[in-house]
Amino acid sequence: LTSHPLWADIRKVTKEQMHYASLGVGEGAWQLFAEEGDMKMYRREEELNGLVIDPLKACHIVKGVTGREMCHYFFSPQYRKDWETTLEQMTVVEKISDDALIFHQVHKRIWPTAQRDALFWSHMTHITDPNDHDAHDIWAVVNNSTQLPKFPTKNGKCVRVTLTVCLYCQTLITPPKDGTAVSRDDITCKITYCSVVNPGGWVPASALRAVYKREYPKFLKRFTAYVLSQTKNEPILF
Ligand SMILES: CCCc1ccc(-c2ccc(S(=O)(=O)CCO)cc2)cc1[C@H]1C[C@H]1c1ccccn1
Repeated sequence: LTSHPLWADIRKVTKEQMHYASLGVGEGAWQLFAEEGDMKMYRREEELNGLVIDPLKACHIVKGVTGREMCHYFFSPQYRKDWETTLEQMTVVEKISDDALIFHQVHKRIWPTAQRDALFWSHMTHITDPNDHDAHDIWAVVNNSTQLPKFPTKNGKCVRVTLTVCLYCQTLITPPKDGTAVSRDDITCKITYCSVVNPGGWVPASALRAVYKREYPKFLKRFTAYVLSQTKNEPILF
């Protein structure tokens, strides 16, 4: 399994993306473009060959769930249709291991853009946080575009996007003073969501930025609300 041809790339990109997510928004010129409660969304305006590929970094604080729970619902295919509203189709193309899958997704056409699809590996992992002894493990999911002969980029139906996404979650626990068991009121999840999506084909910059401004806050709010609802009465998964 770890002998799969993609494992070297998966390990390398996962390490890089987790480091990049851990930097928060201190590094680089991030522009706050949306703020709702504890959710702050930043972007950098970047173009590649005339295509808008604005890197996005969202920071959010969610009370009552752990980073492992957030990553479990983000990674697992069986829940995706419940929270990913822009999905038209989703297929697990290959199971590399229990924590590494290859997805093919067809996204709904968002006017005025043509319909898009994405082919990416997705890896869920966790590391013990080196410099913060009282926080639990850091859990993350990294999604990164890949290519497969069975899914040619030029397929006449959709424009293939390329993407790199990282959901990076740190769980903070304040143990109750009276020594009772930790409850969901005592846990907080600090989320950093990073994404760079290359739309693959030309879209007017203003139109694409308007789509991002609308879709990303909606997506993160809906996803976090979904995880809260799914975990409310469940035992805590640390
Ligand atoms: C022209 C590009 C269209 C477009 C294609 C794809 C995606 C996209 C794909 C994957 C992921 S994810 O985080 O890996 C969750 C699994 O689905 C997020 C976003 C985003 C956009 C852009 C439209 C933006 C958007 C943002 C958020 C949600 C949906 N769409």
